[in-house]
Amino acid sequence: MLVRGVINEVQAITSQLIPTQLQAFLLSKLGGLYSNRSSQMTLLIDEYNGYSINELYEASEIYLQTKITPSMQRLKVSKGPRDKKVAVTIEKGEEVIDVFEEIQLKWGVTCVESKDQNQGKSEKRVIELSFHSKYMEKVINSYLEYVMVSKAIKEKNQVVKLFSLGDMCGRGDMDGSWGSTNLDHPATFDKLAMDPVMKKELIDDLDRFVRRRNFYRKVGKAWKRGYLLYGPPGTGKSSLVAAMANYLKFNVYDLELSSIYNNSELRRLLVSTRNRSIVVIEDIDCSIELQDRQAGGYEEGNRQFTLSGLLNFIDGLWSSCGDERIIVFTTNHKDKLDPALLRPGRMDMHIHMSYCTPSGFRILASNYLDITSHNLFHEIDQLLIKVEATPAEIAEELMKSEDVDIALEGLIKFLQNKKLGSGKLDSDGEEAGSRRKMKAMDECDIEVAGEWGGWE
Ligand SMILES: Nc1ncnc2c1ncn2[C@@H]1O[C@H](COP(=O)(O)OP(=O)(O)OP(=O)(O)O)[C@@H](O)[C@H]1O
Ligand SMILES: [Mg+2]
Repeated sequence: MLVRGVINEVQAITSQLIPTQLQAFLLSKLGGLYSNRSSQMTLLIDEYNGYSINELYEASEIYLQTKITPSMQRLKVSKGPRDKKVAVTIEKGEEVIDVFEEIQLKWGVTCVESKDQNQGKSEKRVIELSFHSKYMEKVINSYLEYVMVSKAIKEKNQVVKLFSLGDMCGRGDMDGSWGSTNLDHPATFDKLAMDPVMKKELIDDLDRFVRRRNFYRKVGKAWKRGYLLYGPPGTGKSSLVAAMANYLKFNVYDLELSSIYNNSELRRLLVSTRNRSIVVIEDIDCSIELQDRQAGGYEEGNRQFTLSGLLNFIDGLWSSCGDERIIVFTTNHKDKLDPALLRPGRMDMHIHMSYCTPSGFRILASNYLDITSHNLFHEIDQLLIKVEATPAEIAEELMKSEDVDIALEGLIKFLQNKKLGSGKLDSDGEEAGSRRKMKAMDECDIEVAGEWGGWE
C-alpha cells in the first residue's frame, strides 16, 4: 500500500514537471518495484536434506561458478592439497542475475545459524533463487533441470574424490563427518597385475552394472553391487578399488569401522554418501570382532557396533535411498570372515587377488621397466610358478634399478632366495610350495553370484 501511495504521488508531481517519456520510465521502475515486492517467489536450497547431500545445492554451486564476473566484490576461493586448480565460489551477500527464456532470476547466498546437538552453533550456507512467482512452474520444471545439467557435465569430467572420516584437509573434521581429497591414485586396470580373465569379467560386470539403470528399476532392485576382494597383503586389493574408481569415475568412501561408535552413526555416515560412489571397508576381518556377534556387539569403552548393524545396511533399510552404489570389502583372511558375510547372494562377486603369475609379471615388467620381452623372462616364469611372491614384492624388486638386466637379475635372486626359504620351512621341501601355488592358480579365482538380491 505504501508503495502504491508513493507511485500515485510521484505520478502527480511528474505529470507537472517531467517530460512524458521520462515519466513513463520512472513509473515503470517504481511499478516494477511494487510488483516485485508483492509477487516475488524465493526458493531456498539447503546444502543437506536431512543427512544426505542435496544434489540441487551442489548443482547450483557448480552453475553459479560459471556465472562469476569481475564485477563481483567478494568471492570465496579455496584449494585442497591435491586440487589442481583454485575453486572460486560466490560469497554470501553476492548476487547473480540470470535470464532463462525471458525469465529474470536472481541468485544469492545467505548463511543461517543452525544449532546442532553435538557441535553447538554452526553456520549453514543456503542458496536462494528469486523470480516472479508467475514463473514458478517453469523455473521448477525447466530452469532447475537446466541447472542440474551443469552438475552432470562436471561429473563426467570430475576428479575422483576420496572421502574418509575425520580428514582435516577436507571439509569434514573430527566431528565424524566425511572429509575429501582428490583420489590421486594412478591405478588403472591396464596396470594391474591380475588374472586377465578375471580382470575382463570384472570390467564387464562394472559396465553392465552402470548400463542397467532401467533393468534395476524394472525388477525393483536397488541399483547396487557388492564385491569382496580377498588375498594376501600386497596383491593389489586396494589398488583394484582405486582402478575401479578411476574407471567408473566414482568417488571412494573409505569407511574405517574402528572409528565408528555405534550402528546409528554407521547408518548416518552411509546415508550421507553420494550416488555414484564406492564405499570401501578394508580388512573387514580385523575391523570387527566377528566372534562377538553372538555376544551382541563389538564393545570397546562405550563403543557399540555390531556386525548385524553392518549387514542390515548391506541388506536393506536405508539402501533404497541411493543410486549407483558399489560396496567393496577387502580381507586378507576370507576363512576368518563370519559366514553371514559370505552367504551366497550377499556379495555379488568374490574376487581372489593372489600371488604373481607369469602373466601378471608381464604387466609389471611393462609398467616398471617398459619391456614386453627379455631373455630372462623364461627363468622368472619358472620361478614364479614355484614361489609365492606378491605383485608388491615383485614391483619393489623391479624398482631397484633403472637398468633392465640388473633389475631382472635382482628379481631372480630374490625369487631364488624365497624358494630356498620356503623349502626350509616346508617339511616336504619345494614340492609343497609349488603344489600350493599351482592349486592357488587353478582355484576358481572369481565367483559370480549373479544378480544379487541382497540390497533390495
Ligand atoms: N596386482 C598388482 N598389480 C600391480 N601393482 C600391484 C599389485 N599388487 C600390488 N601392487 C603394488 O603394490 C602396492 C601395494 O598394493 P596394495 O596396497 O594394492 O595391496 P593390498 O592387497 O591392498 O594389500 P593389503 O592387504 O596390505 O592392504 C601397490 O601400490 C602397487 O604398487
Ligand atoms: Mg589394501
